[in-house]
Amino acid sequence: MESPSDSPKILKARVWTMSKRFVGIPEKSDFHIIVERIPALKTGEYLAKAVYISIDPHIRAITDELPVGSAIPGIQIASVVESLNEKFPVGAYVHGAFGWRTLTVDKGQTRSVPTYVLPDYLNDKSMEVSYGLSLLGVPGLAAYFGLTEVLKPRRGETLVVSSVAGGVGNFAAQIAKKILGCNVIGITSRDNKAKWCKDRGGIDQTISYMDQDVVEQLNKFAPEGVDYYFDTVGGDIANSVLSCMNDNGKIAQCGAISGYCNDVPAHLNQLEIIEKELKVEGFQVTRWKDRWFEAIDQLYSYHVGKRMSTYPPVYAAGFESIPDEFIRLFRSFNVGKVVVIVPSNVL
Ligand SMILES: NC(=O)C1=CN([C@@H]2O[C@H](COP(=O)(O)OP(=O)(O)OC[C@H]3O[C@@H](n4cnc5c(N)ncnc54)[C@H](OP(=O)(O)O)[C@@H]3O)[C@@H](O)[C@H]2O)C=CC1
Ligand SMILES: CCCCCC(=O)/C=C/[C@@H]1[C@@H](C/C=C\CCCC(=O)O)[C@@H](O)C[C@H]1O
Repeated sequence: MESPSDSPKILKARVWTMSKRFVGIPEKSDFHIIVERIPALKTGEYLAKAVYISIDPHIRAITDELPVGSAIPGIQIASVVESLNEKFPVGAYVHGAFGWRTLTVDKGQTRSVPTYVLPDYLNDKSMEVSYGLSLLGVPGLAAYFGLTEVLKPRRGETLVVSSVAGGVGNFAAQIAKKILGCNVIGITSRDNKAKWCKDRGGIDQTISYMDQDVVEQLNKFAPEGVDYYFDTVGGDIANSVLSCMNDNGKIAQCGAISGYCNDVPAHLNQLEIIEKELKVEGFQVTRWKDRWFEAIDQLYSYHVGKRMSTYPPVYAAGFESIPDEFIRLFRSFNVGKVVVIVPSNVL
């Protein structure tokens, strides 16, 4: 007879799903954890155990297209715990869009973002692996490519960044100021978030839109007008910035979070765009997926050379806390890039 220790271990993953269609800002009761049995690995597969899960606003926009009951998408860093794929050896840390789940069987294929073993300096812990979801992941890459490939500002020109205390915004402000030499004005909701950015440098002036008039402040800080706008929010804030832009100014449309929870998406003032002959370019960081490793090396060199203040992401504890942390994004409560730490004993 087979003793308990001889029988194959049954592995189960915990998976956050969407139990109801989101209406407006999601609520905790819209989410539900299910348990999935993990099948035995087939050739070419590996088993990855979540270590850090990234909390991303984009998920609110894409879940509208998913059926109720779907697993929630998302990016994570996971540790390979079993492998039948030599490119993903046991012990390696992997970046992948596996979703809000504890265990994943994967083949290394590109999902919504590339799946890859983290570069050596993260895998050998010269830099904490969670940076692979912040400076050296989608937020840092979106900031880097949005500035260097879309806006291409010149030294001394004036550039505005919205949600400047957010995951992408704080890196965009720092790269614009410290690497590209722009005059940087950051917009955020509250003074404590403005202070958080100022303490890290990379910003000349901040505007707290909950307490201040954005147009009035922009006219004060940029009397000669705004040349570039790195926009993560859209809506009213974007239109305020547009009204202060110079002719032929350029906007990098990175995100539009002000509209993600609404039925009607946020709109830019088209008359302003026409009259000033502004250029608006939307982008997805995956456009440059073949250059991600080059850009990650570049961002790492800014860290090693102390050219940027490269603090780690903001950690939230526990797999259970993911929906709460997600909801906080839409209430302006987060500061910096938030990642959830998944405890190793979660299942
Ligand atoms: N194009 C691309 O490839 C990528 C785009 N993105 C986009 O970039 C943006 C920033 O992402 P990320 O840094 O991860 O997240 P953030 O941390 O910037 O997102 C949360 C913040 O957004 C702001 N916010 C929330 N609701 C509103 C609202 N109704 N109006 C105005 N501001 C609001 C708040 O900041 P505050 O307190 O300042 O109001 C909040 O703290 C998002 O729009 C995201 O979708 C992200 C990654 C890649
Ligand atoms: C429809 C609204 C577009 C908003 C722009 C934006 O935020 C795009 C971001 C993606 C980013 C998503 C990051 C995390 C979510 C991953 C979930 C998943 O897709 O599986 C990344 O995918 C590259 C950008 O295009």
